[in-house]
Amino acid sequence: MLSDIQEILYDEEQIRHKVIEMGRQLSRDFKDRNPLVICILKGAFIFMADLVKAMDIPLEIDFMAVSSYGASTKSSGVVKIVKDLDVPVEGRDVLIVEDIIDSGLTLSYLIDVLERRNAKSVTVATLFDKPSGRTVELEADYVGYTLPDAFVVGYGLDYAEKYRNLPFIGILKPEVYNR
Ligand SMILES: O=P(O)(O)OC[C@H]1O[C@H](OP(=O)(O)OP(=O)(O)O)[C@H](O)[C@@H]1O
Ligand code: HPA
Ligand SMILES: [Mg+2]
Repeated sequence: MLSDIQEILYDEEQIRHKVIEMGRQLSRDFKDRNPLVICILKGAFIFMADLVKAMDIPLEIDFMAVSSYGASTKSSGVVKIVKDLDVPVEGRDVLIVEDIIDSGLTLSYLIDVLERRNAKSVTVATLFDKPSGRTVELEADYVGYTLPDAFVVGYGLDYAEKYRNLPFIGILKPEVYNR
């Protein structure tokens, strides 16, 4: 596994500090708003768990699973809802928790869905942002790290469902997806 990684960008300790800092900021910004915190599966599962532990305010959580990459390093362009929310978002302050924004397609689709369901507000927190990948204009409200133009894995992010369990974020060797 580790031999498939070209370079570690941020290690476990660095990510831990970044997530705690974002959690503290979100606690201040969402105090008394009882946000509905939505984890975008599968990629955001580790970030979500660590982030909500760093938020010491009343909040609720729910999960949505979407998929557009499959076993590729490029978005298929078609965002598919694999699992929808269990609760209505109408009138709620919604906080979307994403692992990465790349083309922006997943989030622009999700924001549209949640706004049409009459959420009171929709805010986006992403741990990683890759602005070089954008095909639609989109900016997150909270960004942990801005990444270079490379396919990354770890801390929830996969290539063909593998590497999600790496505790750090790193660049995958191109020979892994070119072989
Ligand atoms: O900005 P975009 O180009 O849309 O890319 C970002 C999305 O792609 C990944 O999900 P993926 O579809 O791979 O599903 P997964 O989370 O189950 O891996 C990632 O977790 C984001 O949700
Ligand atoms: O760089 C990436 N790595 C893993 N999953 C992704 N989904 C969008 N971009 C990426
Ligand atoms: Mg994926």
